[in-house]
Amino acid sequence: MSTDSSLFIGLMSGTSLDGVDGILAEFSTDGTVRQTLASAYIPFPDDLRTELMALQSPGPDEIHREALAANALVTYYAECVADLLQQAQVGADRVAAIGVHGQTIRHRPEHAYTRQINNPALLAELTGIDVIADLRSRDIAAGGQGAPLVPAFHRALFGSRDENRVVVNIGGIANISVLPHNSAAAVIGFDTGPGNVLMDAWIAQHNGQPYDANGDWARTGKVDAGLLKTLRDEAFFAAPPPKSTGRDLFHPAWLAQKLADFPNLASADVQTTLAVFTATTLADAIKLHAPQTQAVYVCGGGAYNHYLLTLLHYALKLHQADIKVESTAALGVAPNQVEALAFAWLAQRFTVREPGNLPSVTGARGLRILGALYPA
Ligand SMILES: Nc1ncnc2c1ncn2[C@@H]1O[C@H](COP(=O)(O)OP(=O)(O)OP(=O)(O)O)[C@@H](O)[C@H]1O
Ligand SMILES: CC(=O)N[C@H]1[C@@H]2OC[C@@H](O2)[C@@H](O)[C@@H]1O[C@H](C)C(=O)O
Repeated sequence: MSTDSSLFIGLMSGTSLDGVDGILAEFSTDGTVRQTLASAYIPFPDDLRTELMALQSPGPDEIHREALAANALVTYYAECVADLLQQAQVGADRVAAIGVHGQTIRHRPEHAYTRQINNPALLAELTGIDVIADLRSRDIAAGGQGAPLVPAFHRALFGSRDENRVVVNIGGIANISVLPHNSAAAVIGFDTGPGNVLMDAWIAQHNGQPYDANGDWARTGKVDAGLLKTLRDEAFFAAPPPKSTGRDLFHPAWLAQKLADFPNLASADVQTTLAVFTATTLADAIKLHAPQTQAVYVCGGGAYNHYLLTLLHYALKLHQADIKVESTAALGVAPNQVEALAFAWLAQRFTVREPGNLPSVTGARGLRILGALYPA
C-alpha cells in the first residue's frame, strides 16, 4: 500500500433488518477506491431481528431495550470486522477507521431528528480501530433530510462523462441518485418509497420466508389496479424532493390499512402488486426527475430480484425505448457491496475532514463533514 492511501472498513445494517454488510477497502487520500480487499455479511439471529423490528415503533421500556439491542448489534459488527481482517490477513492497526451506520429505528427529519441505534464506543473497544458513527445528524442539524447519503458516493464512484446515469438502490427502502454526464450539473437524489420492505413483510406473513427469492412468488400473481392506485395515492409520492422516508411510514400496518378495501385479493396478487408498486414508483421518479437518463444501474438486495428488474425495465422503456437497466456489477461493484463501501468512503471523507453530504440532495444549508469519532 502506498503512503497516499489508507484502509477503511464500512458497515451497513439497513432497513431490511436482516444483518450487517461489511467491506474492507483501500482509498486514496482524494477518496478514490483503489481496491476492495474483503467483503462479509453476518446475518442477525432471529431474536435480535425481532427486537430491532419491535423497536421501530413505540413500546414499553424503550430506552433500556434500545441500549441492550445496541450492545448486541455491536457484537455482530465486531464479528463482521474480524471476518474482514481474517479474510484479508490484515491487522487492526493497519485500518484507519470503521464507518458504521448503526440501525435506524426512527427517521423524522420533519422533527429535526433521526436515530440509528449503535454503541460506537463498544465497537472501538472490541476492535481497537477508530470508529466514525452518527453519520446523518449533522446534515439534519444543517436543515437537511440526513438521507439519502449515498448519492455523493455514487457520483464519486459511478459518475460518467459519456452517459446520463441513474443509480438505484433497492434495499428495504428504495432511493435514486441522478448523475448527469455533465459534471457541472447538480446531482439530485431522494428516497422513492418502499423497495423490498412491504414485499418482505407480506411473504413472511403468508409463506414464512424472509424474502421473495428472485421474485418467484410475485411472478405467479396478477396486478390489482385498484390496490396499486390506492398504494400510489400516498402523499409521499407526489411530494417534491428533497425527501426521505422509512419504516416510520411504510410499515406492515400501513399496508394492512390499504388492503382493508380489498378483502378478497389472493395473497400472490398482493405480492405482484407490491412488486409493481416498487418498480413503478421508481420509474416515475426517474421519468420525472431524470428524463434524459440513458442507463440505470441497480444495487441493494433488490438487484437480485430478476422479476422486479424486469418490471422496472418495462416501466422505463414505456418512456424511453433504448434505456439500459443493469446491476452495478456492470460497473465493477457487486450490488450488495455498494452501501457498505459508501460508509467506508464516508469514514475516509471524515478522516481527511472533507464533506460527505450533497446539499442538492438532502436540502442541507451547505456541505458538512459527517460523523463523530470514537478513537481506538
Ligand atoms: N435473491 C434475492 N431475490 C429477491 N430479493 C432479494 C434477494 N436477495 C436479497 N433480496 C432482497 O434484498 C433485501 C436486502 O437488501 P439490502 O441489504 O440492500 O437492504 P438494506 O441495506 O437492509 O436496506 P436499505 O438500503 O433500505 O437500508 C432482502 O430483504 C430482500 O428483500
Ligand atoms: C434513515 C435511513 O436509515 N435511511 C436509509 C434507508 O435505506 C435506503 C434509504 O432509506 C436511504 O435514505 C437510507 O440509506 C442509505 C444508505 C443512504 O443514506 O443513502
